[in-house]
Amino acid sequence: MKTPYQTEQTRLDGVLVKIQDAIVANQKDLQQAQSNKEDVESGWKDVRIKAGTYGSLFETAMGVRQQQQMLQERELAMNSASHQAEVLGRLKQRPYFARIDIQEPGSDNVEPIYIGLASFSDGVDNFLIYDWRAPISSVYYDANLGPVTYETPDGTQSADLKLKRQFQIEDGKIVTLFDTDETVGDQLLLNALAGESSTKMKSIVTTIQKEQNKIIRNTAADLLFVQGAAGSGKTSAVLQRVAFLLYRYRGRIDAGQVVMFSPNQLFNDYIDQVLPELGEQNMVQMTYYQYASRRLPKLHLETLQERFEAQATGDRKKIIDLKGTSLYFKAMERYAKSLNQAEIRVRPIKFRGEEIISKEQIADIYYSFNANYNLGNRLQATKERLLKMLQGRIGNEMQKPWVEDAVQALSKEEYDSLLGDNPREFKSDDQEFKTLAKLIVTQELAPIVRGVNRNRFININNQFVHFLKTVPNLIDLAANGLSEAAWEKGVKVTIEKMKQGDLSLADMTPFMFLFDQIKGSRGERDIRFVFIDEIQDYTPFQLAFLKFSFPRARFTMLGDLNQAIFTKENAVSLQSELAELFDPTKSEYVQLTQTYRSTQQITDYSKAILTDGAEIDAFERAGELPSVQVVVDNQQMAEATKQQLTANLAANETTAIITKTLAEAETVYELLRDQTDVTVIRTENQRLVPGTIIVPAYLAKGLEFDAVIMWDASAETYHGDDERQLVYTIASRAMHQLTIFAVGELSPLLAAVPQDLYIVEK
Ligand SMILES: Nc1ncnc2c1ncn2[C@@H]1O[C@H](COP(=O)(O)OP(=O)(O)OP(=O)(O)O)[C@@H](O)[C@H]1O
Repeated sequence: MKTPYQTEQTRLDGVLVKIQDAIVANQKDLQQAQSNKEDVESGWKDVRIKAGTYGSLFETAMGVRQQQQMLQERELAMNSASHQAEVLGRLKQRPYFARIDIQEPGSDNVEPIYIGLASFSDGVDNFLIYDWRAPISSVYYDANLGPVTYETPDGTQSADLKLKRQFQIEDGKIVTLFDTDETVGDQLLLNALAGESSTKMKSIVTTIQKEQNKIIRNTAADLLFVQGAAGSGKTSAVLQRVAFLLYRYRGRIDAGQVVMFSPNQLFNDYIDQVLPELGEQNMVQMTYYQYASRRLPKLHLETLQERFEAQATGDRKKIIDLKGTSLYFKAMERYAKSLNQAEIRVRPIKFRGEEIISKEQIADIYYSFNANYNLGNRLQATKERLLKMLQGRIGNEMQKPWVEDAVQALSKEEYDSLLGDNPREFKSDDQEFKTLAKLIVTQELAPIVRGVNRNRFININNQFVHFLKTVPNLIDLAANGLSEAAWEKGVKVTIEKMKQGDLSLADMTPFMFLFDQIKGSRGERDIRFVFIDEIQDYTPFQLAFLKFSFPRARFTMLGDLNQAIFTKENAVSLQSELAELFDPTKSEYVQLTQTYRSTQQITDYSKAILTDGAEIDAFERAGELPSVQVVVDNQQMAEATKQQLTANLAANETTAIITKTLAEAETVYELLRDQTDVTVIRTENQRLVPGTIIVPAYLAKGLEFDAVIMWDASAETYHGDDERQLVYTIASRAMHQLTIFAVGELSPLLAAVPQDLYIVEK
């Protein structure tokens, strides 16, 4: 009798042979497609340009069209063959990682289903491997042995799950194999988690947990909100979800229609291998700052560092808070609507230093249209009228002396290039002059025409300031703890900043929204899925704006309200704000409480930093207790850091030294650079590098490291209750080892942690 191991190895050998056959066949297809493509390309030579009559032009166009179509088809064939080659290459390395045995109701047959990164069949419907995203594969992640159900596009199916088996396969050999009744065996998960951190995140496809699977496969919700503790696999699950959606809606959506907003560029870099590893293309990834900068290229927007290091207090903070509310969003909507009646701010149109269409004229045109026009139509109609006026101006302008001078001054080259393709034969000098004069005027007017087309006659800066000044009429300031005087002072600050071309984060989104309203923008309608990571750092205003900007997208939001570094208490009300934006019957809220990143000891310690961290369960993986050491000064802290680095290095662990600010990170660098190999991460646009790094806390979001050294967790650095979440985020970056140093006195936020959860180093 063969052992299960032998039977499985025999089957694996058979599958590998078939994969190899498919690779050979695919190579032939690829060569064929390549040579077909070359044939078509050389076919271009046969398309002669027959100009002259309309008929022959048409014929030529048809020829070109046909060639293009053929090229496109061949290109497609080649792309799909080369895509297939990639898939097969991946399958050859690791054909599958699990097997489930299923018995359909009413059938005597028990069918084994092997699950891998992609489907593979050796004939119609004879699947040797099922894609992990196929409906049936869900059973592997979801269910224990016995009766099970799974969702298919045609409805819910039921079956009996007879066996669950997991494999580790390396170089065509089964290294381990075990049967389990658990959803995904703890052993496999433990193995996965014991690994070392690296500069790139890995996929979790073989060990997806049941509650994560729910997030990954959800197709019903317009809003899927995932609240989860640090390290609970939100990011991992959501990347698997993108891969799932691209599979589920293949042919209907592509990776370019999926957008992910992430906390910083560093993080983008960290996760950019996961989808390719799963055989999918990356979605569009950007930070909110990048999104805004792309839309407001002329303004200097407040950066992450500026925002973090300039913590506002008093009235300034209240103003910033107000600007983030949905109240403010609605006030802006009302204001924009009122612009249909009056108060649009425009710029005069100038030509050669002279005002040719005044502000009043433009405003008159703007308000000359029917009262029931909306802002978008109004702008469009104004634009058309202005363009006509400019067109009408040409004849008039041609008679001006400057035009005559310009014609006289034309050199031979200028004359030639001005005439371009125009005929050079003129009936008279007068006709020649008129032709040239018209061309010159049109050329001079071109930038103005372009400006009108781009809405440059709307003075958006002025309009925005006018809005700010109108706010006291739109919002009850006193109810928001602000006096009119305080608000006015704030407006002055914004105006001063705008004069320098600067815009703060609090004003950035309202500014974009106002412009969109005036333009009648309908948002980016081809985007189908929007993911927002670290949702706790977004204001309700931003969320409402994103919903407006991507009106046809379904949203997945991920966040941990315990890590609200930027917005803090705002996070609490987020949920109720969302209920206003999304139909509650189409919203789903999922809570992940199990954490995977850190050892039990680190999780218990981090959890104790939070006053209400009850909803966090550590995964049972043992490690050392975090250590805390109070030192006398920076010098001693540097010494202790060096020692710890040596120990970590000996244990093969990479370390991140996390500071509060960038300035501190630079200090640490100066103290350590001579004796150890360290890299400071200064901006989010840098790359993560292997080896020890020094990083300010606001850039460490979403990342993880084998070992973390928290630099100077003293009472002086982290004193306020509002820094609790920041301290929690830092501590929860560590996978295996957490070391905390503080100069003078330990931060009260950490001093409150029960003594048995850490060791004190002397
Ligand atoms: N099902 C799983 N199988 C294996 N590893 C997992 C699983 N879920 C999560 N992990 C691991 O746990 C760690 C944390 O995951 P991830 O970064 O996705 O969490 P997160 O919730 O986004 O964390 P944070 O909010 O702190 O950024 C990662 O190393 C990830 O690979």
